[in-house]
Amino acid sequence: MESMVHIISEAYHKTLTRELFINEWAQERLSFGKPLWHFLSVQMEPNNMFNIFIPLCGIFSQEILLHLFSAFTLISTLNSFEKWIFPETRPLWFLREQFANKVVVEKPAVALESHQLSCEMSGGLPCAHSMTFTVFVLILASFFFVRYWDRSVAWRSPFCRCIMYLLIIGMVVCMWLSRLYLATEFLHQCILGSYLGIRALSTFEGNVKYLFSRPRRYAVSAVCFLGGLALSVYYVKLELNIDPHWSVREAFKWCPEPTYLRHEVGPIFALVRDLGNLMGLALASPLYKL
Ligand SMILES: O=P(O)(O)OC[C@H]1O[C@@H](O)[C@H](O)[C@@H](O)[C@@H]1O
Repeated sequence: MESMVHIISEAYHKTLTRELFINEWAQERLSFGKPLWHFLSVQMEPNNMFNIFIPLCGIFSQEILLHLFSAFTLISTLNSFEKWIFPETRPLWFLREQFANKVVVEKPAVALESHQLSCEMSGGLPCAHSMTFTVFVLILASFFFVRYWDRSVAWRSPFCRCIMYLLIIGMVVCMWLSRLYLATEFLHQCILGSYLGIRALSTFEGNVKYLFSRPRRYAVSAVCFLGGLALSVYYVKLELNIDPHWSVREAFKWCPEPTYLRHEVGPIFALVRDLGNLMGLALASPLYKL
């Protein structure tokens, strides 16, 4: 059993070390797109989506606003819970730990530049930017596609559809590159982020009628249960001698300048933000009446 664990942890370390080269490649080859990578990571981050972009979508219709807000909140909560329960390391933390660890003889032959934006405080998996951005783009694209489907024949052509798919994929890949360039995420964290976002969105779409018809009492109890779950994860971790604030400590340890750290990207802040948004939705339930 022990040798099995050893083999798995060796393979995991090797994979992460190889993935560091992808981050290095992105920093060396993609610096021409620096303004775009900064724009995507700063402006299209989940907090701005909640505060600016989702409310702005209400201009088109209340239906899209409600749909976007509820799907986005649920998916962001899923992301925050994963980061809270199992915070995975980030490229810069992993690289610095390897160099600081005297037991590691073969140090990775990689050099990564640390940016002000690289100072994240939560775990890496799944990438919150990729997960929420993929969901946002997919919901908006399907909304516009359905809206223009009846209005224009040209819109129904396979060419138009093809262009739309390429645009969506292009935008999501740009978000991955932005996170890789800033060395905040490994490639697998970005891919898994988008994949989980798509899976969670299709589950949401499949159960939207059920979710929107839940009475307030039921919805509020579900949110209280989630709050209790987050709290129990904290105490269970303490009981098991696992540091619940491990990711925050890593951020303080490896961020070049403590003033770069932003409290609003911490795991507890993200959980409170998402559960707060969910509670708002729960209090407004049943949502189909809105
Ligand atoms: O996982 P990522 O993409 O590095 O994002 C980290 C954090 O970035 C912040 O901007 C978000 O508000 C958080 O919700 C998120 O957890």
